[in-house]
Amino acid sequence: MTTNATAIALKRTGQLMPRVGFGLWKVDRPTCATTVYNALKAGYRLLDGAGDYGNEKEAGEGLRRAIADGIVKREEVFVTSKLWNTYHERHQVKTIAKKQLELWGIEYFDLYLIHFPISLEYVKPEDKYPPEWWGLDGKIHTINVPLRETWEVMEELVDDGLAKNIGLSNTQGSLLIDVTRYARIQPQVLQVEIHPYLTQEALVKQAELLGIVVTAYSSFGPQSYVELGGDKGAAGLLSLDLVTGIASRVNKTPAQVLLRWAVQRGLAVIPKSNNHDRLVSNLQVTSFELPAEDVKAISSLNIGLRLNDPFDLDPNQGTLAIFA
Ligand SMILES: NC(=O)C1=CN([C@@H]2O[C@H](COP(=O)(O)OP(=O)(O)OC[C@H]3O[C@@H](n4cnc5c(N)ncnc54)[C@H](OP(=O)(O)O)[C@@H]3O)[C@@H](O)[C@H]2O)C=CC1
Ligand SMILES: O=C1CO[C@H](CO)[C@@H](O)[C@@H]1O
Repeated sequence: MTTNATAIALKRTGQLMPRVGFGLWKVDRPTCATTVYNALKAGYRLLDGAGDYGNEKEAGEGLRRAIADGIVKREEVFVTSKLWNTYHERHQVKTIAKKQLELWGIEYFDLYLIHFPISLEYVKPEDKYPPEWWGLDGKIHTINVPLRETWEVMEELVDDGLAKNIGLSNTQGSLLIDVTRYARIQPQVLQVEIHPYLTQEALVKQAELLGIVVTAYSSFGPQSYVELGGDKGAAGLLSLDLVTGIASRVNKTPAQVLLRWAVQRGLAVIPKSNNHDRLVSNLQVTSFELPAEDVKAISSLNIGLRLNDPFDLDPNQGTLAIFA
């Protein structure tokens, strides 16, 4: 497997998607524009945003500043965004995608994903933007919108030049196959939670067979969920003896080992950091190799631990909850 390539070709368009991107969830809004600018200056060429991250305007500012300063051209940066769960109805998709493009201050997304295959009741954006899981009453309200209805408008975004590629996130097995059966424009990318506690081998194989590139999110495992109070008791991967031992042997950081483990499995990664040194080091994972036995040993940590599970969303806490 050629895992030192810094980009992966998407099947339908042949467009190159950078192997390592910069994740924008919880990138602090007041410093987001500068963080994005510095990330681009440091060499990142993929930005992974979403409607509910609440920092699209600031991320766009950082991007446009980098373009104005000649650091990058728009066509050199792969911008990903996502359709939030409250905008799945046919009449909503295009309107919200256009609003997001406007916030970013760009003409098109390189990739637009359905964030979760879960449709939630609409809360008027003027009342509540960025959107979130919970309605104005603090409860999660699901509604019945077939995924096919949403996918058909996603395809129109490509027809209209608003998105170069479309894909899915947090979508598994049978549902993924179902979409590929009716899709006029096939999903190009699947973005899912993957780390050594949740290795998702079968899903990765399935995506490969379907010609879909997989992006792994939450590469450091419980870390960001600990901040939200939802680590489910799992030990932090970055300080695990197995990971730190490999890191000191190959002279890399534990974070680089975890990212490299994913890259060596053929996955794209989108680490997030508000810290510049960490952000820079996270990018340096396409130029070294982990011994195959280390990849195998890290994979054996798998315990099927899903941190980002909508069924754990506790409306009362307003955060990810731990259900033992
Ligand atoms: N499609 C989806 O539903 C989801 C998509 N995502 C995407 O994936 C991205 C990454 O996932 P996410 O779970 O946010 O976070 P990560 O797993 O990338 O990072 C978690 C935490 O690790 C810390 N960290 C980053 N780099 C290092 C390092 N080198 N050493 C030690 N600690 C480090 C960061 O804190 P600090 O800032 O202090 O460095 C960060 O908060 C998101 O930003 C988002 O774009 C994430 C979740 C769900
Ligand atoms: O991508 C994201 C990270 O996970 C969160 C919890 O499910 C989401 O709300 C957010 O959109």
